Amino acid sequence: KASKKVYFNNPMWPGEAHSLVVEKVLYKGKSEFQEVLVFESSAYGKVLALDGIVQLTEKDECAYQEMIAHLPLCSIPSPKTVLVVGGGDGGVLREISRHSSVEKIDICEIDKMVIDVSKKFFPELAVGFEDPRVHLCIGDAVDFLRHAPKGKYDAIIVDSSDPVGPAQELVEKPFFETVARALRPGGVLCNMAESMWLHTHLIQDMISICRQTFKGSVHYAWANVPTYPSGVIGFLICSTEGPPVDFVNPINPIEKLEGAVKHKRELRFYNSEMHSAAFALPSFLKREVILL
Ligand SMILES: NCCCCCc1nc2ccccc2[nH]1
Repeated sequence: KASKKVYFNNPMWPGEAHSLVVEKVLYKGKSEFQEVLVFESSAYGKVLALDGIVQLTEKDECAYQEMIAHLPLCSIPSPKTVLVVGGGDGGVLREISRHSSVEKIDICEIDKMVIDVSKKFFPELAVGFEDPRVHLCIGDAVDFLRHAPKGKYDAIIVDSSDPVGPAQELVEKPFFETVARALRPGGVLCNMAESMWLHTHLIQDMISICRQTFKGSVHYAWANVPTYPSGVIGFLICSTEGPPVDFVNPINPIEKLEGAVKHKRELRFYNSEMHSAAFALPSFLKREVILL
């Protein structure tokens, strides 16, 4: 069967290209915000790409979805209300639903096409939308957070695409200020924070903004995701200052998720050792990026 190798070039990773063998294109569309592509790859299962950037593959999405959800949620005692910004594929919702303390999950995704495409081609991720605690809002998270009640959320997870396109505003100071305001004291933010090999300037900018905006702690963690160029993706975990009883402890998880409630799908990447290890950083990053 004829299959072709597709090369992913992008200004987000100049001078290099990443390729996947495409068995079959399953969906190609253009929403109000971005190009949406789904294809069957020979090596990683089905792939979702937005504006030509791989967002997830069936084989390695567990690394990203599990880490971005459990790094914050296992850092605070019994999270109850959680907000997801982005995350329209449903994978983060699937992971949050493992936490029995969670009572309410708001999700604000700007692009309905991502949700519809995920429900059609990625049922293993879209299952996250079936949790009765989930309340979906389709719209711009900048507006959503501007109108969010002060101190409403225990945790906010920003599962965005890259800050070139619809997610541009999600790395700017005004947005982080609305996030800090919507978090309760001792609440925690976790957002996607690019590649330590490729984006140290962007990471430095984000950390500088977060240090001014979040009076608790600011930590950088990372995970290996083979289908992300440079093979790694970072996470910024920030906490607002809160009473000592709620001390956020990102480095040593408060709750062990492994033994937790029955869930139809086992954890494939996250565990308490991976949680702590995620905050260990290479020397070049500690030198290049202040306060890590
Ligand atoms: N919404 C899921 C996360 C999307 C991240 C996509 C991504 N992964 C990258 C790796 C290196 C350079 C740019 C990247 N952009």
